Amino acid sequence: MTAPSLVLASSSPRRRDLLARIGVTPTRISSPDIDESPLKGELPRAYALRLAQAKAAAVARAPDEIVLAGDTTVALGRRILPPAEDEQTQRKLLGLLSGRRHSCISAICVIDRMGTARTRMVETVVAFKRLSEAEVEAYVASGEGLGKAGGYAIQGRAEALIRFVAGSHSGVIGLPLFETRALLLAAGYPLG
Ligand SMILES: Cc1cn([C@H]2C[C@H](O)[C@@H](COP(=O)(O)OP(=O)(O)OP(=O)(O)O)O2)c(=O)[nH]c1=O
Repeated sequence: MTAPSLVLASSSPRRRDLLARIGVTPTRISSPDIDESPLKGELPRAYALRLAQAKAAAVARAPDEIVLAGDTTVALGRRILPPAEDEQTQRKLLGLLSGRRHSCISAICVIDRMGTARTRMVETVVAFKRLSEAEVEAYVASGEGLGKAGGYAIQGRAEALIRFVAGSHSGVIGLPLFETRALLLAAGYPLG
């Protein structure tokens, strides 16, 4: 049987890069166009799972294709933090994360060739040092965190501001590789 084609339902180059790290190149990349607004009172874990499933379901799938989607949500307790759409939002986010532990939740969804959807979710604790005004401004000026959940990129210079991470490093970036490998194998995608 020929290896199934894999569609990565994501506009995030970080997800594509993370797949490359485990030797997986998607046959096709399709950006899911869905409304990412949280539902009223929606909790972070439920939100991340719902979005991962919605992103996977939003892209058209041919019969021999497997679809992989993910969602990364930064949360302070029950509060879902938005992505850093602009520098002002990013400053506010970094002010909230400064000196605190927060959760970075990554959910993934794989739809196999029979149309069966499987999901996994990983919650990682990320602890930022207390950030000075100068450290916030330097990080904002780097532009690295713009457009990212929580306004930071752990794979970049932000890691030097993070005291510790407990959980999945790849999950913080956007695709928990241990769980992604498990779901791709379960969907019949041949992985070494
Ligand atoms: C916390 C964190 C997020 N991110 C990025 C990964 C994702 O691109 C983004 C999380 O937002 P997502 O909504 O999960 O992903 P996206 O909007 O970029 O792409 P798509 O929905 O099409 O899959 O933040 C990092 O690159 N590093 C980090 O440390």
